[in-house]
Parts: sequence; C-alpha cells; structure tokens
Amino acid sequence: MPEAAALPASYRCALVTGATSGIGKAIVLALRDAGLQVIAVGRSREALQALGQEQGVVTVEADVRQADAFAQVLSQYPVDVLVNNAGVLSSRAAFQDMDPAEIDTMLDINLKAPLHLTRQVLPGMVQRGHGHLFFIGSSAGRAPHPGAAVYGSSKAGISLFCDALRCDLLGSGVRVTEIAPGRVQTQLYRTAMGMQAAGSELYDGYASIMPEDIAQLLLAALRLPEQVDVSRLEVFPTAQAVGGARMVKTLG
Ligand SMILES: NC(=O)C1=CN([C@@H]2O[C@H](COP(=O)(O)OP(=O)(O)OC[C@H]3O[C@@H](n4cnc5c(N)ncnc54)[C@H](OP(=O)(O)O)[C@@H]3O)[C@@H](O)[C@H]2O)C=CC1
Ligand SMILES: CC(=O)[C@H](N)C(=O)O
Repeated sequence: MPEAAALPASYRCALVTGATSGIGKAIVLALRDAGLQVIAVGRSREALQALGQEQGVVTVEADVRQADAFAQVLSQYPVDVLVNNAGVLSSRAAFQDMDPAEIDTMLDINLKAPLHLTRQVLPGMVQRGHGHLFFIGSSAGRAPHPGAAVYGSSKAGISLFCDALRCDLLGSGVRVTEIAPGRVQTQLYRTAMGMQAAGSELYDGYASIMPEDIAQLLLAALRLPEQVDVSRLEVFPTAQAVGGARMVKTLG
C-alpha cells in the first residue's frame, strides 16, 4: 500500500460538530490521527468527556443552534478545517402527518446552524488565505427519499449553499466540500423510529457504509494539494441506489 499523502502543512486545527457519535466521532478520530488539533462539539456531556480524556481532543459542550456558544473557542483557536456534521432526522413521518415543531428542529439544526457557524469561522480563513469547509449533506438532499421532505429540504439547502459559497469564495484559497452519503450505520434514526426498529428495517441484511468510511473520504479530499477543491462526494452502499426504498439484501 502506498503511504497516505500528508495533509497540507497550513492545516493545523479542525472543528467538528456532532462529534459525540456516528460520522462526527469517526471524523474527529481520523483528523486527530492525521495530526490535527481537533475541537469536538456536541451536547452529550458524557461522550464529550470520554473524547477529551481518552482521545486528547478539545471539547465544547454546545447546541449548534446557539451561535454565541462558539465565540470563546474561536477566539482561542484559528480553525483551518470546519466540519459541519451535526444533524438530526427527528421524524420520518409523511409531511402531512408530521408534528409541525419538527419542521423547525430539522431546518434549525441541519441548515441554519451550519450557515451561522460557517459565517463565524470564514472571515479568519479568508484572512489567512486558506481553509477547508466540509458539510455533511445527504443523498436525501440530492433526490427525494420517502418520509424525508423536511430533512431532505434541509440537506438540499446545504448542497446549494455549498455551490453558491464556492462562487463567493473564488480566489480566496478556501475550499468547500459537500459529502452526501446514502445510508450510513449510525444512531441517526434513533429519535424517528428507535434503534431496534432501525436495525431490523434499515441496517440488517446487507453491508452498510460505516462512519469510518466517511471519515476516510473526508481525509482523502483534505489531503489533496490546496488548489484542488473536491466540490461534492456522493456515496452509497452497493445495496442502495437512491432513497431507502431501493435497499436490497446482498448478504446473508
Ligand atoms: N446515518 C446516515 O445514514 C446519514 C447521515 N447523514 C448526516 O450525517 C450527520 C451525522 O449524523 P450520524 O452520524 O448519522 O448520526 P448520529 O445521530 O450518530 O450523530 C449525530 C450527531 O449530531 C449531534 N447533534 C445533533 N443535534 C445537535 C445539536 N443541536 N447541537 C449539537 N450537536 C448535535 C449529536 O450529538 P449530541 O446528541 O451529543 O448533541 C451527534 O453527535 C448528520 O448531519 C446526518 O444528517 C447524511 C447521510 C446519511
Ligand atoms: C438519512 C440519510 O441521510 C440517508 N442518506 C439515508 O438514505 O438513510
């Protein structure tokens, strides 16, 4: 196996939201292993404490909807790599049956919070002439998925935002990458359907994408020479074409 390329030398510090589980946690560990100082953001105190004590990363206990929660850490650390990962799928009900409160929850956490955090981090990146913004979008933001009208809209918003932001950042040296996965085996569906049901309905019977696979994709984009901007990475398990409906058993 050829040795993995080093990260661009100007990248020293990364901030990852939604760091307490799933894709975010895998990204934190991969970036830490690649030699970056990592700031891990999440709400679960216990998971953050474990990350801080056992994995040697800086932790910030915050809800991403509280934009002012980041001022202190951003004044201490110049963030070179921002990973907007925190997200929820708080309901997978058909839109006509959905609790209206879930509309705000998903749009606030999945769409508005990443925009506000990016707005805080970007001026420093532009001033320094380098930086890499990652957004964890979703296949549900690229094509309709059943029960995901609101979730998918939040991710479609992220996808378009990435393209528009790249226009605004032309010549700044700041890269923008959307990673839009199909189904990854995490706790994302725990609120909408419970983990047991998610296991048997969504994850059993075929080989899943794991959070570590997404972290490796992110690292691959980060390792490229700084003038190379991977705009979008769309990735599915081989058992999924688009949406949950096309999942087929390929194993067992
Ligand atoms: N799993 C999948 O199939 C796919 C997931 N994605 C996206 O990947 C991202 C990560 O999800 P995934 O790892 O799957 O799911 P998990 O539920 O395992 O992780 C979600 C993370 O987001 C954090 N989070 C949620 N709400 C907030 C909030 N208000 N403030 C701060 N942190 C928050 C959670 O931490 P805490 O509860 O401690 O706050 C948790 O660490 C999401 O954006 C999701 O939409 C995209 C495509 C596919
Ligand atoms: C919930 C998601 O974002 C995902 N792409 C899926 O197909 O389940």
